[in-house]
Amino acid sequence: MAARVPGSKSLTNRLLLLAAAADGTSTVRAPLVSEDTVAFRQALDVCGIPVQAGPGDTFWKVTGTGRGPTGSARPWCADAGTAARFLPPFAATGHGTFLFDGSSQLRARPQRPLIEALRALGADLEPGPGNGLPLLLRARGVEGGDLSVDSSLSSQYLSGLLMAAPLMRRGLRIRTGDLVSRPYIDMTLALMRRFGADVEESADGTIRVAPRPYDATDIVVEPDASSASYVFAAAAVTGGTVTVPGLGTESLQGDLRFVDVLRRTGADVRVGPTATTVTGNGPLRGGFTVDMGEISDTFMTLAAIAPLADAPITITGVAHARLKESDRVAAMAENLRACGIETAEGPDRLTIHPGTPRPARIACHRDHRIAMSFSVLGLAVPGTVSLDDPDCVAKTFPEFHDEIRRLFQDSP
Ligand SMILES: O=C(O)C1=C[C@@H](OP(=O)(O)O)[C@@H](O)[C@H](O)C1
Ligand SMILES: C=C(OP(=O)(O)O)C(=O)O
Repeated sequence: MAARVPGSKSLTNRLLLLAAAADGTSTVRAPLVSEDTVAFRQALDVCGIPVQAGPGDTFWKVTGTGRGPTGSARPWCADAGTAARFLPPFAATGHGTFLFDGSSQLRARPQRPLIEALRALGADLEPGPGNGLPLLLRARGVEGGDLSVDSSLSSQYLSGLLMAAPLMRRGLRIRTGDLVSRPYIDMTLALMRRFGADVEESADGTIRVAPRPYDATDIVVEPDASSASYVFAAAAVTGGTVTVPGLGTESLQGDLRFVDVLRRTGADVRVGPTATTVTGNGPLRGGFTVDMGEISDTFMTLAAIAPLADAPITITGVAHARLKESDRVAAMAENLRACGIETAEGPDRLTIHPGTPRPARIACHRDHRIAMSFSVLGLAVPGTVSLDDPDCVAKTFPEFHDEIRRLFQDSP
């Protein structure tokens, strides 16, 4: 069956930013409409960059000026890490006063490496106590030049700085060093090039971005590969078949690699030029260790179904997943234990042992991915899972529960 997976959050919010930075009107087709992207859109709007929606949100039109924003605004980033990390570098290239803030969940997430990088570029910033939000920025343009960025906690700081770099008077030469979530940097660079940026990466990890205005562009958003992981995993554990049209070999999203992990559990996987199909193929196979550091938004999808495998599964490389909507390693371990599943947790890893889940109330910690991954376990073992906050899926996949029902429960 063909799944209706909404657009990619990471693509939508990058495209909004790049379109806002470009000179002219860009069209973003099939955008994700969810809490994270609506927050991003509204934040641009309060900064004086209008985003106009077409009928039924089939497209969004963004009119940029080829420069950073001007004026005085209080952009609200809600729960969106992408908003908090992409918007300040862009705003710094403009002129005015911007006060960035977000929910208590977002305030708890690290912002300091971005603040340090912006200060190194001469930006005038007053961070709040703690991790840096609320963040007051007095913007007066950015000269640019050489910069190094600590990307060991999140790649989003680097993505934000890269996307703003063409608007800096001298462009930017960034040294990257230790970098988590590398595929998101590849996505950033690919989209910058689609908007006409002049970007070069050398073998030693230095990225050079020339000062050059972005060109307005017309572009279609792919379905979200992280969201697709739930329907793919659901096919794997129910023995069904699910196809996601629009996600294929040319995808810009690293998280599509989750299907390679499902293949290791025994599922049949076909990634074609324009679609990806997963078919469940009997009980899941375990007995392996997998580094999911580059695709960490999908580690929870695997962790939730891992108890159904015939041998333990160990997931490594996910220390930075402790810094997201929740401490995801701890939250997955806690919820799996509530289901009677044995787990072993290390700073950057989680081992899940085979077991028969018993009914439990899942603590979502307002984290959409906890809700969605445990829903897949609940589909495989009906009656096991009740969520304390099913609505938190609205951060990236508002129709999630309806779509799971349509795909796996309503069909004859
Ligand atoms: O750049 C992006 O769009 C994202 C990068 C990743 O974050 P980190 O770089 O913090 O791992 C990912 O978890 C997040 O959902 C989206
Ligand atoms: C980490 C995530 O989001 P954010 O963009 O807020 O970092 C996520 O969607 O899993």
